[in-house]
Amino acid sequence: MGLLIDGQWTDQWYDTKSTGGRFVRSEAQFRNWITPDGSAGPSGEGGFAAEPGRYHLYVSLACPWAHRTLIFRAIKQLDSFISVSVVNPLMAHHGWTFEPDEGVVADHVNHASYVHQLYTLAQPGYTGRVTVPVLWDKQRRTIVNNESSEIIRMLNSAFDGAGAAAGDYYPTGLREQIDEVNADVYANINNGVYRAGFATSQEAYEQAVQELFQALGRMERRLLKQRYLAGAVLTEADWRLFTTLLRFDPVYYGHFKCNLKRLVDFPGLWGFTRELYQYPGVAATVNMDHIKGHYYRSHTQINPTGIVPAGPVIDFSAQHQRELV
Ligand SMILES: N[C@@H](CCC(=O)N[C@@H](CS)C(=O)NCC(=O)O)C(=O)O
Repeated sequence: MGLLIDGQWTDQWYDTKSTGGRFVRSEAQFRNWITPDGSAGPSGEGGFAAEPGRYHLYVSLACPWAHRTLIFRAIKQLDSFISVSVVNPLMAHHGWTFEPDEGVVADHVNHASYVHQLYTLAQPGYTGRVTVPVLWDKQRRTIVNNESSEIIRMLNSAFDGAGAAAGDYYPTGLREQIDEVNADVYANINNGVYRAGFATSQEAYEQAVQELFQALGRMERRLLKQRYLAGAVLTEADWRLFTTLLRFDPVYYGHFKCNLKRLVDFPGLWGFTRELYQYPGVAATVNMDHIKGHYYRSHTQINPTGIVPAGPVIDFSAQHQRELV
């Protein structure tokens, strides 16, 4: 676990001392967009046209942020457009690595051993965290973007004219509702579980847990009266919540101490999680061994023995009956 400082890898944990025990997530730094014709997107520079075979995605199957991008690649059927490498679930002294193991897919594009080498290939003097997902341009040999919320927006529409599957998960008419849900879900749930788990003061932890469960309550109430978070149609807001809910009982409940309730205690959220898990192509993006192995083995300041718990036993394939909502 570490970061790059002026292009040099430095092994150190998150600094929570300067923020009263609170975990504060830093902003991703590569913010260019793939667009149909290569014109610039909402941020960054242009020159990244949606061409088959040109891009590569580096992911961890454990990571909820990277998982979103894999789901969009699957549901938009972009497998032949965008190739993928999968890191080893253990994130230790060198950060993310391609150390061979079950489910790891080596870096056949840049032949890197460590993800931090991709960051310095793109920017030799890079200073900052080395995170996944990373969307890589094989042509310009650089990082297009390392912010998952933007990568899913690109995958949602940039390749539509080039043969991606139909489906718009950020439809114009629902953007306001989607943005509103995303803001709540990001701050209090997606990042909320990390704020609880990485807190190093009792007060910071308790605040994060309270805010997390209040937000889960708000989402539960929505899902008891409508099928999806923004209404009757499935949108990116749903996928963004899904990757956190999927990890909730196996990891966040125990490892991050988010244990006021389990996911399975919320009928709406639990049925919703099963429905999204069963959506065509999605189950194949889920690897529970990488998920549990990563968190319980990598965060040694939280779980010093590195023991990965055997349970819980959860059947994401069980019938959901969400069509009745
Ligand atoms: N804002 C980023 C966050 C990505 C992120 O934090 N990924 C984690 C894995 S779940 C990571 O790579 N952490 C390494 C680190 O912080 O050093 C995104 O959504 O893409």
